[in-house]
Amino acid sequence: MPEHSPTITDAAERPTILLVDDEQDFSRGLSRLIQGYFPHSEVSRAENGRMALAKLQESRPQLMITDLRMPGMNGMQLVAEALKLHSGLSIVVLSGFGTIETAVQALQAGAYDFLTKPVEPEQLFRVIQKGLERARLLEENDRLRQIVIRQGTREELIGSGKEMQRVRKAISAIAQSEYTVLINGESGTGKESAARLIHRSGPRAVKPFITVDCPSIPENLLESELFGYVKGAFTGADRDHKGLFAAADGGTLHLDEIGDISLPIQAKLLRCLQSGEVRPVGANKAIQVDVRVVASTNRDLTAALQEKTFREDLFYRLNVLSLTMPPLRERLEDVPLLAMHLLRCTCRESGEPEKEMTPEVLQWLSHRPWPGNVRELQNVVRRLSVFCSGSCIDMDLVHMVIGEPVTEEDRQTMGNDFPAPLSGVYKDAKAQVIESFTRQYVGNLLRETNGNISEAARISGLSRVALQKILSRLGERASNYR
Ligand SMILES: Nc1ncnc2c1ncn2[C@@H]1O[C@H](COP(=O)(O)OP(=O)(O)OP(=O)(O)O)[C@@H](O)[C@H]1O
Repeated sequence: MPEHSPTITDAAERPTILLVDDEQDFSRGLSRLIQGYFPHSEVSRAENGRMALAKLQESRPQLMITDLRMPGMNGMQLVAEALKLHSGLSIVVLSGFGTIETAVQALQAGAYDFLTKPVEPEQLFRVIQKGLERARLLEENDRLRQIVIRQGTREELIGSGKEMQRVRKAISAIAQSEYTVLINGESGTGKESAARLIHRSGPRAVKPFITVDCPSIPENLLESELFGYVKGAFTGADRDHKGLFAAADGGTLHLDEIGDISLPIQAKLLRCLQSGEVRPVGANKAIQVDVRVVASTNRDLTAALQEKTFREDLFYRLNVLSLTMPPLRERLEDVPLLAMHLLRCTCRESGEPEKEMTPEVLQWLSHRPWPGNVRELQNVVRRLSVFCSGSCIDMDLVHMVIGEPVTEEDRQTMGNDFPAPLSGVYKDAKAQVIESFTRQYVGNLLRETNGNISEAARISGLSRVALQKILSRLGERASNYR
């Protein structure tokens, strides 16, 4: 994948255009015109359908421009035969006055566009430009599909851009060591996936890997969940309980959202990391465990150190090795590959036949800001897949499901960071601006209040219920800000 841009530009560097027309003078003139405007392209010519098919068999042009009325095989038949040979070929049909109806039929048969004779150079160049871009996208699509097929649905960190190469290199090095690791990154960037890959790529791979989502366990239970308890330690403790450290013995314990644990648990965790022992609640002796700890957080722990909500000694204990997962907006070049991978996984999960996405959809996905990172992309792909009754997700479906009529051109002219189109249908553009504002507002509010819903409701003047509703609509979790 190109590293410089999320758009797909590197495939087919010297595109070939095949002109099919029985009028030799016209065809020669057209060829010169095209060659002059697209000096990097290669233009070849065929006098009839049979010759065109022979050329298609020996080379793979990106674009074919064909006349409709030709002796022998006509343009319509050629379109059908050519697509059988080369389904990704972009075909433009040339129709004389009075054959527009036939040109429309050719479009229905799979041609990409049509031009009427006499050909207007400006229009010709525009159509060729679009056709070549489409061919590039299709070729890129094909290349990505091959990668995804080779990859299978193995749980993997997908991405071949510079950032993911850095992450993968770091993971291979980290996996071979025994030190504790601290993984930083926004929610949904793949911190848990990275922790899993560290485990799987190292000598502990055959032993257990256990993830603990720290904020999801009530504080009063976290200690006994982590370290275990003995029978009679508290009311209801009617037998010994091993705890997650002991369960992960020999393997890896991933402590997710470590920034959210209370100071007393931090102290116990520090003791455990220093001594390699855990003391179950109510036990009078500690037990030795061999566990590698990989912690992760989406919070800025250095700020928590200053606020004294996170212990400095524990921070340095955990942060022997560190890994930062990049937000998706900083590696948009990985989106097409990721989207295809996630779609394949989604279809497998739901037991459906595999589906595809058009190049336009992949490009559209590559220009979104993805505040919820890969998890948000995964949700969008799942939604599109659920509503796709056929085998291909196209832009019509995107507009229907996502309800965002922004075009790729809008995005490109406005830049990737622009929150919403300032053109198009007023109602839709307004809805997008509001959506983008709400996302930013709620994000700031939760950051400011460290994810405290009551406090956030008080500052915003919204009721708790209204705020919760907004959060759930945006797919946000207050716990991600604690
Ligand atoms: N590079 C990637 N390739 C493929 N799938 C990915 C990648 N990164 C994340 N995912 C998928 O996205 C989802 C979210 O990833 P994960 O749970 O690892 O993120 P996280 O940073 O731990 O999120 P949180 O902070 O909210 O716990 C998972 O389903 C994961 O499989």
